[in-house]
Amino acid sequence: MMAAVSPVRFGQVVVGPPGSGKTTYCAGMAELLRGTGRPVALVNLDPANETLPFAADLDLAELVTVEDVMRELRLGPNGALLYCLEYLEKNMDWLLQRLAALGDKYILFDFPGQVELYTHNAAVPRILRRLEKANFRLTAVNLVDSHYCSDPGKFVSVLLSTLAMMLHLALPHINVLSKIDLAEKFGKLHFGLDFYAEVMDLERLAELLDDDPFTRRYRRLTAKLTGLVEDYGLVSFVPLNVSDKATMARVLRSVDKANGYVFGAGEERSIQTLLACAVGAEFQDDVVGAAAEQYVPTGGGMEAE
Ligand SMILES: Nc1nc2c(ncn2[C@@H]2O[C@H](COP(=O)(O)OP(=O)(O)OP(=O)(O)O)[C@@H](O)[C@H]2O)c(=O)[nH]1
Repeated sequence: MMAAVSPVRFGQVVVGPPGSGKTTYCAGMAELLRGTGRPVALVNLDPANETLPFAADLDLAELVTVEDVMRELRLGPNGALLYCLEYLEKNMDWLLQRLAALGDKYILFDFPGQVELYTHNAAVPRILRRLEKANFRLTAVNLVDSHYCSDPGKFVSVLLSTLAMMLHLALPHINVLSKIDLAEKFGKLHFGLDFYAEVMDLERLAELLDDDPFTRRYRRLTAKLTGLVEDYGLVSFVPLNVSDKATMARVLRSVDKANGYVFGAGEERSIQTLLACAVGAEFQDDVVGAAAEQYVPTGGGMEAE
C-alpha cells in the first residue's frame, strides 16, 4: 500500500541574530496575514523565548526547555540551547504530529538567534529537510538589524554571515534589513539605501576604509571578501519597519514568490494565479525605493562630504 502524501503547506522560517526583531516580526506578520484572511499558526522553536508577544499555537517548551537542560546536563545557556534544537531534530515525529493537528494553516516558525545554528550546526538544516519531506514549502526570512549599514566593517561581516546562512539552510531565502526606521540612528549612511539592499559595487565599501600602512591589509581583505559575496550574486535585502504595513506587505510579497505561495495553494493553482503574479511583478528598485524615500531621505549623506 502506498503511504499517504501530506498536503502541501506553506510558511516562513524566521531566523536572524539575537535582537534583530524575529519575534516582533512573527507577531506583526501573523496580524497582517489574518487581516488578509490567511489562517496562520505561530510556532515558537526558540526554547529561550520566555515572554512571547503572541499566543503560540505550538511551543518547543512543551518538548524541552533550556532551564531543564541546563539543570539536568549542567550546560551553560548557549550549550543548552544548541542541545534543545538537536533534541528537537531527534524528536521530529513529535513536531510533525503537532503540526498536522494545526490543519492547513500557514505556519510562522520563530527560531532562536544563535548564529551558529545557521552557519555550521547541522540540526536546523536537518529539521528543515524533514519539514520539506512532509511537504512544507518554506521561505527562510533572515532579519538583520539595519544599524549595521552605518559601519562598513560590520556590514561586510553581515554580508558574509548572510551568505553562509543561505548556503547552509538551502531554502528559498529573503533577507530583511529590519528596523529600517532606525537605520540612521547611529549616524548617516555612507550610501543610499539601494546600495545596502541591492548589494552591488561592493568595492566602494573597502574604499571607505583608511589606506594607511596599519590598516592596508584589512582594507585588502575587505575588498577580497566583498568580491566573494558579489561573485555568488545571492545576497540582497528588503527593508522593513515592522510598524509600517507597506514594508510588511512588500516582505510578504517577496516571501510568497520565493516559496511559491503566489502561484496558488492546492486547488487554487491555476493559470490565472500565474498570470496575476506576472502582472503584479515588483522590481527590487520599487521595493527599496519607497522605503529609501521614507527612511533614508538624504540618500546616503556622507558620500559627498
Ligand atoms: N524601531 C523598531 N524596533 C523594532 C522593530 N522590530 C523589532 N523591534 C524591536 O527590537 C527589539 C528586539 O525585538 P525581538 O522581536 O525581541 O527580537 P528577536 O530577534 O526575537 O530577539 P531574540 O529572541 O533575543 O533573538 C524589541 O524591542 C522590538 O520592539 C522595527 O521594525 N523597528
